[in-house]
This record gives sequence, C-alpha cells and structure tokens, in this order.
Amino acid sequence: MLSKFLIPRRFFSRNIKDIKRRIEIKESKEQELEEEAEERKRRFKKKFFDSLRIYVRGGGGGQGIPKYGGVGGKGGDVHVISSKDITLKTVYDTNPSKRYIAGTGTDSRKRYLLGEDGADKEILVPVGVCIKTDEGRTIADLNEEGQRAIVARGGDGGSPYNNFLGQKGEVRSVTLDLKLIADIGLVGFPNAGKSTFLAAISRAQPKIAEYPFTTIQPQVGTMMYRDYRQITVADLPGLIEGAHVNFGMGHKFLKHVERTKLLLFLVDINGFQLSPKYQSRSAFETLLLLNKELELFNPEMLDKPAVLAFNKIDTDHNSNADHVIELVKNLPDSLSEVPKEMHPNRLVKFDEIFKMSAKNRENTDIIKQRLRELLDLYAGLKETDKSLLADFQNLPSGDKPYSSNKEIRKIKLV
Ligand SMILES: Nc1nc2c(ncn2[C@@H]2O[C@H](COP(=O)(O)OP(=O)(O)OP(=O)(O)O)[C@@H](O)[C@H]2O)c(=O)[nH]1
Repeated sequence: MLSKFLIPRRFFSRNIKDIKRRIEIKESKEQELEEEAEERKRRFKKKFFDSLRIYVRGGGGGQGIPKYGGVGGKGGDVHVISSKDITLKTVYDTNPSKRYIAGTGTDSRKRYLLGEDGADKEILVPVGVCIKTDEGRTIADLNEEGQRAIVARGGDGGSPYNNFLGQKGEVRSVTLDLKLIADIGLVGFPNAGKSTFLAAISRAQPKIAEYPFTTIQPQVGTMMYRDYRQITVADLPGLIEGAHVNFGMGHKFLKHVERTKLLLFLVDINGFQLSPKYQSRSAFETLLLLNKELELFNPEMLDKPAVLAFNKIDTDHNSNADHVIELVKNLPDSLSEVPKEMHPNRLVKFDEIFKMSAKNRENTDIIKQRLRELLDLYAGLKETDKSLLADFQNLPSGDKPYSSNKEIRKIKLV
C-alpha cells in the first residue's frame, strides 16, 4: 500500500542531476566573470599608467675643513621636468626601481678648499603630471612642456654655519599623478557609444565592441575643423553605477575630467544594464546616476558647462527620446519619476541636449560644431560681459534638434 505513495527513485536522481547541472553552469558563469575581471585588471595594469610613486633623495653635502675654513660642495637636487615625448610607462621602464638619488657634494680638501657640488638628478615626466607628497600636499602641477620642479633638495656643504658638517639631502616619496589634458571630457556608462562617437568625430581609433569595459584606458581624440582648429576629447572608461564605492574601476579615471573645460554626457537611449545580474536602468535613470557619480566624486564638476547626447537613436523605434528629453528639461520636477535613492543633490545644467546615432553619424557633425561654439563662448565669457551673454542667447538654433531653455550660468573659467 505504502509503495503507491513512494516517489520513484529515478525522479529524484533526475532532479538532483538537473540541480547539479544548474549549479555547475552558474559556477562556471561566475568563474568566467571573475576571469574576465582579472584579465581586464591585468591588461589595464600592463597598458596604462596614470600614477607612479617614486623615491627621491637629494645628495648629501660634502664636509668642510674647519682648520682652513674649507667649504664642502652642496648636494645635488632632484628635479622633475615635463616633456611631451614621454609617458609614465617610459618613466617606469627606464628605471623600474623607481629610486632617484642626486649626487653628493665633494669634501673640501687642503688643495681644493671649495668642494664640488653634487650632480643634479633630472626625471623626465609627461606633461599633465601633478606631483604630490604622501601627505597629499601638491608640490607642483606641470601642465606645460619644459616646466620643472625640485622634489628633493640636496644638503648644504659643510661650512662655518654648520660646524663644517655636510648636511643630508631631503628624502621622501612622491607620487606622479597624471591627469590627461583635454578640452572635453566624455562621460557615460559602458556601452553608451563613447568610443563610437569619438571615432566618428575625431581621428582616434578606439576599440569598439558589444560588451562593457571595451575601453580600459582613457583615449584622447582630436577633433579637426575645416579651419584647422583642433579640440581634444577624452573618453573616460569604467564609470558605472556605484563607482563612488569603488565599484568597477571606481572613480579612478574621473580625475581626468577635472581639467576638461566642458563635459559631454553620453547616454544610451535604451538605458543601461551592467549585466543580467544587475537591475536595468532607463535612459533618464542612467542620466541621474551619472550625475550622482560625478557629484560624489567632486561636486565642482557639476559647475562645468555640459552637453547631453542621447545615443543610439536609430534603435529608438518608440520615440522614447522625446519623452526623456522632456523629463530632462523639466528637472527637478521630473525627479518624482525615479526612486529617491537616485536623486542627486545637485543637478547638472545642460547647455544643449541632442539626439544622435554615433554609429550612423546622425547629428554627430552638428554636435561637433556646437561643442566648438560652446567652448569658445565659455572661454571668452566674463561675468560682466553682457554682450557675449546676449550673443549666446541669439545663437542660431536652426541646426540643433533640441536646446535647453536654461539661462546661462555664471561659470568659473577653467
Ligand atoms: N545601434 C547603435 N549602436 C551603437 C551606436 N553607437 C554605438 N553603438 C554600439 O554600441 C556598442 C558599444 O559602443 P562603444 O562605442 O564601444 O561604447 P563605449 O561607451 O565606448 O563603451 P565602453 O568602451 O565599454 O565604455 C557597440 O557595439 C557599438 O557598435 C548607435 O548610435 N547605434
């Protein structure tokens, strides 16, 4: 009788097999993701240096001779000099020990009472390097070719002022922090089409693929105009929701946008989803999350002039873009459309909002032109310059598909 209610053994074994198979698939998928992340890290480490900590020591001063009043030579200084023809990787490759020590001054001798100064040590670094101490103090910003800073001073030679004892040179570790210098910073989550846009408007040939994190190092493209004017655009990869808690590559690359004069926000009109594991975000939510990440990194970034482009308009068969643009124009009222945790404290104010298809090069030329106009406008803009403000308001709007009605903000000139 009881056997009637017994479930056949084969049923269990089939189910267990099925569960095991599913667990295996899940594990192998997780492993694949981990391996992918490792590979990204490895490639990133190999290819792009944007920070290097080095040890620097000034040379010691030579000894003096009290009996004859001889003065020891001064120790050499360690200099850092900016050069266009160098990368941080070359700095590392030419001296993997990362130790830079200047020469010591020679002692005073009976026949040569004045000791010779020690040789200075010169370190060539790329333009755009900011030199910082371990305490976070900035020693120098080398933003132009040929600028120079002393990072460790040599000790004085022995003389009557120090009982003829040569002094030790300065010793410390400093970080060479490279910030790219570009006119425009492209900000957008992975897969938004940043590289495609960069390739469409400039001579950069970034890697483009259908999975996030294609770009693992910042790219700088140069937009050329007919009159040979050049404007540089930096594509900053790796920014994702949660970057402020070091998710993905965290805020690692955002420092590169700090020095740009204008931000171009790129948002996929279909929204964003990091992977099937994560929640998908609408285009409007994506924009607010981008805003929030920038705010959490450095709220001053929100003061920069900004342009917004909704990309992949060719795939927007339901004309979702028009609705989203309305939402952006109606900020902050439209914040009620999204959960509170996505609300930024401060909203970016956009000078222009565009729809585009980077892939089909739809509207890319208009955006390129407009970016130039805005850069010129802001570069010449002074708070008191009323005529420019008036000019701005009268700029031809025929070509632009959408333009925000916002008034011109008082901007800080960068
Ligand atoms: N349909 C369509 N696809 C596009 C458009 N722009 C880019 N894509 C595609 O979107 C994918 C991602 O483009 P990328 O340019 O690599 O995106 P990205 O923002 O640079 O991505 P990361 O490098 O991961 O930060 C690629 O498959 C592109 O071909 C567009 O306007 N329309």
